[in-house]
Amino acid sequence: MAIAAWRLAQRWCPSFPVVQLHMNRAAMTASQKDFENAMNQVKLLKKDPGNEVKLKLYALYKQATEGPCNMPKPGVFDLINKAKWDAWNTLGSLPKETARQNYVDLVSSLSSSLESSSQVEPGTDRKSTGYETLMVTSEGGITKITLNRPAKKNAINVEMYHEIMRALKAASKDDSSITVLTGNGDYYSSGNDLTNFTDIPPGGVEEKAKNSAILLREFVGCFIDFPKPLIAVVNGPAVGISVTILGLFDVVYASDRATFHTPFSHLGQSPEGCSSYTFLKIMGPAKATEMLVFGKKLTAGEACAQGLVTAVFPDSTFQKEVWTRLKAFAKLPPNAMRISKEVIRNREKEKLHAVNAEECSVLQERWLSDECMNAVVNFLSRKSKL
Ligand SMILES: CCCCCC/C=C/C(=O)SCCNC(=O)CCNC(=O)[C@H](O)C(C)(C)COP(=O)(O)OP(=O)(O)OC[C@H]1O[C@@H](n2cnc3c(N)ncnc32)[C@H](O)[C@@H]1OP(=O)(O)O
Repeated sequence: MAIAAWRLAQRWCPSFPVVQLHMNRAAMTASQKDFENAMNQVKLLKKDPGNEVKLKLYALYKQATEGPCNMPKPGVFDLINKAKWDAWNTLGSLPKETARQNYVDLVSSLSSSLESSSQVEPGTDRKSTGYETLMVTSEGGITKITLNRPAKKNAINVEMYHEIMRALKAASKDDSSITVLTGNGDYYSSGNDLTNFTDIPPGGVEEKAKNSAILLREFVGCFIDFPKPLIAVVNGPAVGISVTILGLFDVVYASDRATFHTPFSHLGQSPEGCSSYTFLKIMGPAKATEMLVFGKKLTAGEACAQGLVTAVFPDSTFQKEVWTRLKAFAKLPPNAMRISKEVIRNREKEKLHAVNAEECSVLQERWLSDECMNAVVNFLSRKSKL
């Protein structure tokens, strides 16, 4: 029955391309040759990348070649050596191979961002090209990632999952202080694009469910590990995974037009985005159950009262008020903000990764259930809307 429903769903959307099998980036590490090439590339950079980036490069280089910092800490007045020591020491026990990979990634993002910045007029946003489903800009210390499928209410298709991860990885290494996620159009996001379920690979629905769980786990992992302050600017209604991952953001600003809806039971699914843990901590088990089990849709005011949203603004002044605040935040010392976030969040990271793994494994099973298949088929055949 379940497989029949999947096939039915596939028949409605035969034009969707077969999902590219996702390659786990974590499994790839840079070779010594890549590392050496990157070191040479640094010497060829036409523009000075700035002190903060240079410190990051220094720290990653030392970690990649010598391992964790075990040098004595320089005195407070030895400013330059102390800054270098701090940058290296911050990497803790990061493995040499990961440091090598991060160094190579940083140099590559640097080469492309410094090249493209030279083509941008002064005073305008530095726009990253190469995204199909997002708009990404970086200006005044703020990297802004805008979900950009307004005609589909910013539903997150497979390409968008990958692009968000790519944009977050780039933002974690660029010279911005804070990162913002928002939506273009009237919705923040309608959550997972339900047509994601219609591209069945040769291995069948089981393989599809397995690939989706791998993708989801990596996607949520990027939010758990994001090192800089991450702010959601919720411009309109939010559904599903776009709501659950809010528990992993540092600040959530919402328009009074926004709503927060996690209709997992209606869809035969179960909570993700670490919400089975974060929502309970944020709002307590009863309120979390109303949302995650019974699919109660919250207004922005209710979400703020529950602690999921930091502040709500009238829609007419939303952008102005929020961006005034964000611009002020972006002027604060970036290292202090990053380190404070680390202090606030790091002790939870291991737990969050464990919760993420468990939620994905439960969902992998759920996606194969008749309840889920029927809900997806109903949506695709427009028999039901939330
Ligand atoms: C790799 C897999 C990881 C999975 C992670 C697990 C994630 C779980 C979730 O996120 S669960 C939540 C899933 N989302 C939904 O169930 C929402 C479905 N959408 C709707 O119910 C409605 O579209 C709406 C209430 C969001 C908006 O309704 P309305 O204002 O009437 O607009 P339309 O329905 O006409 O929508 C316009 C246009 O957008 C398409 N669309 C909207 N949302 C989705 C979506 N989530 N998936 C796919 N397509 C969506 C809709 O079909 C319309 O397209 P069309 O103009 O007909 O081509």
